[in-house]
Amino acid sequence: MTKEWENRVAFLGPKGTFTELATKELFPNDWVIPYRTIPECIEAVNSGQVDIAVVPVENALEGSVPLTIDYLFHESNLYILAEVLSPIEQHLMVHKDHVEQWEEINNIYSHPHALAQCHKFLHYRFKSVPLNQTTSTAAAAQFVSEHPEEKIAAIANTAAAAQYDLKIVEDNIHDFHFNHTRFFVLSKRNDRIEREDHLDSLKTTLMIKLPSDRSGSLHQVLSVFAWRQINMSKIESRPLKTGLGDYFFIVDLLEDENAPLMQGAMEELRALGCSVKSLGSYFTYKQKTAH
Ligand SMILES: O=C(O)C(=O)C[C@]1(C(=O)O)C=C[C@@H](O)C=C1
Repeated sequence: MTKEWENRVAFLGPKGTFTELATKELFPNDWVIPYRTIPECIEAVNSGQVDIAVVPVENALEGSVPLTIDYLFHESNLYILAEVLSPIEQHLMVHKDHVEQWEEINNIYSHPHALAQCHKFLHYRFKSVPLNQTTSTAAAAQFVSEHPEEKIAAIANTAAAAQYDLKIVEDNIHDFHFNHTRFFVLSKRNDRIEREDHLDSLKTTLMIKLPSDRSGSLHQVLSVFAWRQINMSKIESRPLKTGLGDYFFIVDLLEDENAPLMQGAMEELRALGCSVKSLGSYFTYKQKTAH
């Protein structure tokens, strides 16, 4: 008998990433498929291989995930169905053969964001040990499990330790207690996931390109939202990749894109010569457990 799946959902893999944990929060019964990189997840939705992709977008300690933002702007035409907010706990883990001498590790592997989240710990405890970047924290755990002959460690979560049969030798090594990551749930459809347990406000993400290098244009854009009292929860610039000093802005607003005030704001922005692309309005869901 074949099982009927509701959605095919791509996530940044392999099994055991923080992204997989966030994905399972919203899609516990769907067909979740690991992809190696963020662009591969986004491309899988673009090409119709999957219906949905879940990718990290921002970490509370390290800031935005530029690959996600750039691919959303330059390489795709996707919408945000929901956002998941996950608590992030990082642990140092080794192959079971090396538990006794774990402090002799000579290389540490993890995702660049995870390495950065543990910067102080690594600086004080493993100053001269080389740090190696992997495509995800779980990819680092998998690498360590596949190289039992080497004295190496991964930084990852408890799900990855269990998945790849590694032993956690130091837990909670992230430098700041409030470590959270936002994940976007992306689709070709401009829709939203509406469950009872969402946080209060609806958010809209806009990508805005200013007319040209005209003085005061960013101020004008901000005024469009300010005088309408539309609450902005984030603004960030990214290079347009057309020349030094050329940027686009990604803006999060606590308002529904269909609200008359927002429609008016977008119209005014266009009248000012900006190009405006809405990634849709969506609810935020909190992942309940840390790993
Ligand atoms: O490597 C993972 O486990 C991921 O899901 C990626 C990612 C990220 O891109 O920031 C997600 C959450 C953590 O902040 C560390 C890494």
